[in-house]
Amino acid sequence: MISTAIINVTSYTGLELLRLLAQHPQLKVTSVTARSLAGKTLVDVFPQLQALAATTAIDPTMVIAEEPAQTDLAFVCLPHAAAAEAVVRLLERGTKVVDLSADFRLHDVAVYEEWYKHTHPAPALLESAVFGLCERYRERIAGASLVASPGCHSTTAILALLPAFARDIVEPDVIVDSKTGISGAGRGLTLGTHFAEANEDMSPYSVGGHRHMPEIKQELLAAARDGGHALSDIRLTFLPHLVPMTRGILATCYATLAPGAVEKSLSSEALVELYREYYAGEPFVHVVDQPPHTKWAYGSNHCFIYPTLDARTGRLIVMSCTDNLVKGAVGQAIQNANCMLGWPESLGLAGAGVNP
Ligand SMILES: NC(=O)C1=CN([C@@H]2O[C@H](COP(=O)(O)OP(=O)(O)OC[C@H]3O[C@@H](n4cnc5c(N)ncnc54)[C@H](OP(=O)(O)O)[C@@H]3O)[C@@H](O)[C@H]2O)C=CC1
Ligand SMILES: CC(=O)N[C@@H](CCC(=O)OP(=O)(O)O)C(=O)O
Repeated sequence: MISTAIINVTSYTGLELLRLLAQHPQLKVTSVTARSLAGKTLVDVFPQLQALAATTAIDPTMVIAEEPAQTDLAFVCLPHAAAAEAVVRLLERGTKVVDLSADFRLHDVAVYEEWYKHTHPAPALLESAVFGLCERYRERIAGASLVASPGCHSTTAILALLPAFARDIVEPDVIVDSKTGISGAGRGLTLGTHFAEANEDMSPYSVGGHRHMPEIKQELLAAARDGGHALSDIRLTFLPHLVPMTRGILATCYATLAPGAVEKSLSSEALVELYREYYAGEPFVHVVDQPPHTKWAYGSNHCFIYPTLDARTGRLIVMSCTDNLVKGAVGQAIQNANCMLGWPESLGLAGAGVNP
């Protein structure tokens, strides 16, 4: 068993890690931390964890500490900046790290500082950190000490658009309309996530620019470049919306077909085939032949993608669904850890979602 720390366990992602790691045959949680609730036990904070006692390797009476014990692996579930500081200390001790924050996702420190509005706490680590999307970087993740798991909106949109950019079938001008459940905002209460405000409500946010935009651009440009079609930039409109669900992301992406694809009279059937061929063998990405529902992914690490052509405009439309806390965060983090440790990516993650 690989000893594993969760930093900070009082987060939604920390709690979701406990749920998923309870089913993992090789990762044993031996250290959990929190700033506000240090000294309490897991079960003091989350009474529902009593249910884990008999059947799993997670001890619900484990005491939450301020500082992590020495472990082989750590999942960092802290807000950006605080995460980078924790990551530096963990790497110094020889711990392998999967960071769920945004601190090491962007390769360009100037872009990070522009979007996150503070000086990067550890820019020297950006070069060795690997963007944690196994569908693109599994070979590099396998040798990494630090993996930066991408955000929930970004994962859902990037998976939707990777084949289109890698195969050069769209113009570099894309609209991503993304709907998210409220758990994406974390456990801390704010006015916008208050039940009376968010229930039976739907609202766009970050209209002037959301910080997942540079992640999406970075990865689509890299996919185009690796596919042999160097682009200097992508004109991206990314607009997130808060919808009254607890979990789930639905990203609907729109793009104009590139002249080459129009000349070849790309059909919807050929488009689906192109996507299926791109994701062939992927355990968690499923190209489906009807519009997906967020409920299909609820509680699971699966992503469902439906690419189609709008017959009236010829425009490409791609719909993509994930669970923001699983493929959009914790499940992806475990998939990355499995890859770092040389195990099958789906170890402990094979389950389907909760339906209906
Ligand atoms: N929620 C989601 O769907 C996703 C989240 N992420 C990322 O994962 C990370 C965790 O997110 P999430 O679980 O939503 O977070 P939460 O808001 O639920 O929890 C944040 C945690 O960080 C601690 N904390 C808050 N501020 C500080 C600070 N300044 N210094 C140290 N600890 C602090 C809190 O601990 P305490 O109780 O001790 O105050 C709490 O445990 C974030 O970086 C987030 O961006 C990534 C993808 C999706
Ligand atoms: C509903 C909501 O607020 N969602 C968050 C996304 C959470 C996420 O993926 O965050 P990181 O990139 O910080 O890891 C947001 O839009 O900022």
